[in-house]
Amino acid sequence: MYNLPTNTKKWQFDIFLKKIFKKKTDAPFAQLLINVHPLPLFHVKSPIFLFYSASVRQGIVDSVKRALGDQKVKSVVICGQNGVFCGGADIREFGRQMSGPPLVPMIHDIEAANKPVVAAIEGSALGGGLELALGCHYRISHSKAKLGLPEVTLGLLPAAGGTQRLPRLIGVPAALNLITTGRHVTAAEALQLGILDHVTEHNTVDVAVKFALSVTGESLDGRRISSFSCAPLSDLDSLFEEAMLKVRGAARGAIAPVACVQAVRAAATLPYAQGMEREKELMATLFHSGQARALQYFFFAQRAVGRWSTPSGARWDTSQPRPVRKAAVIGLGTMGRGITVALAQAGLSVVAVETHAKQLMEAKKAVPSMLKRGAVRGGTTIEPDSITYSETVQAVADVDLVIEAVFEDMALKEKVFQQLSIVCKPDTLLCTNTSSLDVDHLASQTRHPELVVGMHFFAPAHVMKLLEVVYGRRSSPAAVATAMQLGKKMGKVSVAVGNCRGFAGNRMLKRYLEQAFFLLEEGATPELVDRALEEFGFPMGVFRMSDLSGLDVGWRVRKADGLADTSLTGTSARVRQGCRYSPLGDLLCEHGRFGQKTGRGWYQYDKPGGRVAKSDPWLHNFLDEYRARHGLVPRCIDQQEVLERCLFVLINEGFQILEEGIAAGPEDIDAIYVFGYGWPRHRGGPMFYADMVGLERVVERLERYHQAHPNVPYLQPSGLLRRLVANGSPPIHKWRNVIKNRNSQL
Ligand SMILES: CCC/C=C/C(=O)SCCNC(=O)CCNC(=O)[C@H](O)C(C)(C)COP(=O)([O-])OP(=O)([O-])OC[C@H]1O[C@@H](n2cnc3c(N)ncnc32)[C@H](O)[C@@H]1OP(=O)([O-])[O-]
Repeated sequence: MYNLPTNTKKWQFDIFLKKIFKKKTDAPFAQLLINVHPLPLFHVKSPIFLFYSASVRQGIVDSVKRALGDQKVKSVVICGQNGVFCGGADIREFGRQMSGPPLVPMIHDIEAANKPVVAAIEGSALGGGLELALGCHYRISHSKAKLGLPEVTLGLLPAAGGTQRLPRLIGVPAALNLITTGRHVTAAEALQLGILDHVTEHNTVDVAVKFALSVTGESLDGRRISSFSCAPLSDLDSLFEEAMLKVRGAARGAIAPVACVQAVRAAATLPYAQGMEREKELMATLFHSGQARALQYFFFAQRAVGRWSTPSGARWDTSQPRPVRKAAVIGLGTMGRGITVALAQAGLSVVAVETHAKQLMEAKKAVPSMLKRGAVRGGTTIEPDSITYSETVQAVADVDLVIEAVFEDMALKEKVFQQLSIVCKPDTLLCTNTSSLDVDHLASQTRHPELVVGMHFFAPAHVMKLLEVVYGRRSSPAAVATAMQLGKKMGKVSVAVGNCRGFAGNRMLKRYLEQAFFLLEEGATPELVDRALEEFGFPMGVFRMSDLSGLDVGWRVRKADGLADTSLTGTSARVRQGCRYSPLGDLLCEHGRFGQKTGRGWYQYDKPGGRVAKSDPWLHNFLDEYRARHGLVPRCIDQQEVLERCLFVLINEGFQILEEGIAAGPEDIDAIYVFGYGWPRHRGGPMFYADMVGLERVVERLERYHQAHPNVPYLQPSGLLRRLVANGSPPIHKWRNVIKNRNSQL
């Protein structure tokens, strides 16, 4: 028998070698099965994933060496354990001193082996996991496995030969697509692309072992991908130019996708060894970059928000969600339709209620076509009868959960909640899709306030990933857990936040918008402000974004709050409740300029509903006249001031939100901003950005701007921000300790 060097110590890599004898053969014809055990992870995740840690890599190196050096071993199968091949590098190792054998020579040695090496892929082969498989001579996968090179999403590139082998295997265009997007592909697609040699429904390791035995002794000359040349293409230059434009457009300012294109270009134009050098050089520019840090932080942040908690002690792991099979949506405007689609796509049976006959008729046409488009995009099918429509609220009598999405008007919502409280089963969860109104007040209109939570969707609700789940003072842990779980089922990133005006996202946005208006008053133009924000990485600057979402929305809210009063003149026109106020947005609305929908807003469009923003001389005259009327002397404002004023004030509000316990941690705020407000992911989110810039600097700049504008109270650094600086500006993952200490003193 072959000796099994087994060491199965918990928390340590262990390796398991198994000799597989060819049936009924006297000769000790052996197959080596390298089975790398995964490191167990902390949480209740199943199955357990295998990530390359230093010890895992050492294990593979040692066992491959052993297998290749053993004359009795004729071929090798590499597989994972517990149904997972390899999820790639252990990201947590990146921030530390790297140790253990590097991947590149390890994979090179596997490819150079003179015995066939077969990858048996189950679960995932991602990142370095797929790169290892690409170094093998054959790849056999289970039909349910997912494959991909997601390094770009972590601010890196596949630097273990992935950028050089994949284009050689599947061609430059397909490789560019996979490497620059980082998307995961199914085994079926991977087979079609040519990444896999065979896909099975059966036990993958058994199939791979059988296959490995069948190819023993065959020539491996045509199996080493590094020896391939990329399939020739007629116009390489324009292909790469196009690819570069695409990645630059998709994530402004992100450096990893650009480096990925450059690395694939090296594969297409250079011999393999030189291509590998280029891959290494490019990786060196990325590995310690701020963007890589931000993206890796964000990878864990988006998982952290699932481990929610509330100040009352409710938690993700102790609160039991209720089953929701049938849900209802009240109000079929834009939001209601999107929510109906999202619920149906999640497999729920939906009752869609709209009391206005015309709106109901329109929704009955719009919702099925939205569903159809979604099904085509996602390659799924939707049960056509999963949605029933009704003109009356009585139709929701037997549902498990209701999402109210009527017009943003408290009196109307109060009425709906009073009705629902009578019509629904006593244990039905009542949710409101308000974007800023008081969830506690709505709860007080019902018989079971503990069953009321906010579910704040973002338009379009069936597309946008973010869902703010707003718990009120009396919301039960089960109600919060149910809404969080339902969000997940709908494919959303659900973030639990407390109840306050605007919750977390819109509350911070308000400060950002105000600063943008003030900058216009002081001499900036919408073009200048938008350019600064877009160069920072936002897909759209604040003014282009406002034109898209409609200026009348905010105007209505300001009117309801008693702020939008354009009859005021002189100094009082620019002051509300003792603080500086800019009526610019209100004035624009009074001119009928609601943004894209009216063809005029902060920019002009070729027609109502037009999408291409053009600079508008009318607007510039309007700003000149406004400044002259108020005695404001325009000054030169640079991009740095735009960024600091708009972003630092938003960040400052984020600290205030953390201090008040509205959000449990900085990760929650960052997830909200990246998934709901277009904050560039490669900048990690506003709170991570503050950490990167340095908390002291944020305080110093805020103080300076506050001195210059003393009537803007929100420019004064928040108490938590000051306390963090006083505590030596700890890194972001330690902020919760400072927040906790503060809360316990209270
Ligand atoms: C030269 C270098 C070249 C190589 C570069 C690379 O390979 S770059 C890497 C390329 N690879 C990737 O980018 C793969 C990234 N991973 C994934 O895409 C998914 O995790 C999955 C598809 C593997 C499983 O999805 P799922 O929804 O079923 O599960 P889940 O997502 O909830 O994760 C479960 C737990 O595992 C944790 N964790 C996950 N991955 C890693 C990791 N690599 N490391 C460490 N930890 C990781 C995750 O935080 C979570 O922990 P928590 O919060 O419970 O404490």
